[in-house]
Amino acid sequence: SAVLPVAQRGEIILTLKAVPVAASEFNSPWLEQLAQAMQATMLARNGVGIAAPQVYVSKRVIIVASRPNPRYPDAPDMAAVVMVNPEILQFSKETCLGEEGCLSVPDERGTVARAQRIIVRYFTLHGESVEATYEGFPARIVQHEVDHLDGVLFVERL
Ligand SMILES: O=C(O)C[C@@H](Cc1ccccc1)[C@H](O)SCc1ccccc1
Ligand SMILES: [Zn+2]
Repeated sequence: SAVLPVAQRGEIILTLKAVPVAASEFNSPWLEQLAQAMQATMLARNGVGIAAPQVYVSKRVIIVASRPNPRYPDAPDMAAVVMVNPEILQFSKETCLGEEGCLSVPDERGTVARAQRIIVRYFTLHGESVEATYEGFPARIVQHEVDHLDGVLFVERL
């Protein structure tokens, strides 16, 4: 499906707090198409995650898709997860440092401290509520993408 343009650092959309998806949008063709376009865009840009505001949609939808990569060779190879209205319920006290990049901040990498483990509650595209624990690199991606929903870029956490 469509690869969408990706907002770049300095564009207002990336600084806004995205709005929650409404109950009426679950199971809608609109939400399915948004998720498909986000996934296609993420894959086209070799991302391991993406947030809706990065494709100019200020709604609380993210995709998390860890896979082994040069910086994280032992990252788990996970099926892409679409999270609607994600909420991080718990951050572990333990943090870890890791290198991050961003599709909206090309040619820049930085070391960011993130909680090693998190518990996140989100809804699926069908409106089912899920609570899941993530740690390590996948937890990092979730935190990076939820930051995008709150208008925060990783470069503000260096
Ligand atoms: O801009 C984005 O949200 C996608 C980022 C996600 C990311 C989160 C945490 C740590 C690294 C990346 C892109 O995937 S940036 C490309 C990339 C891929 C693997 C490792 C580092 C950077
Ligand atoms: Zn990013």
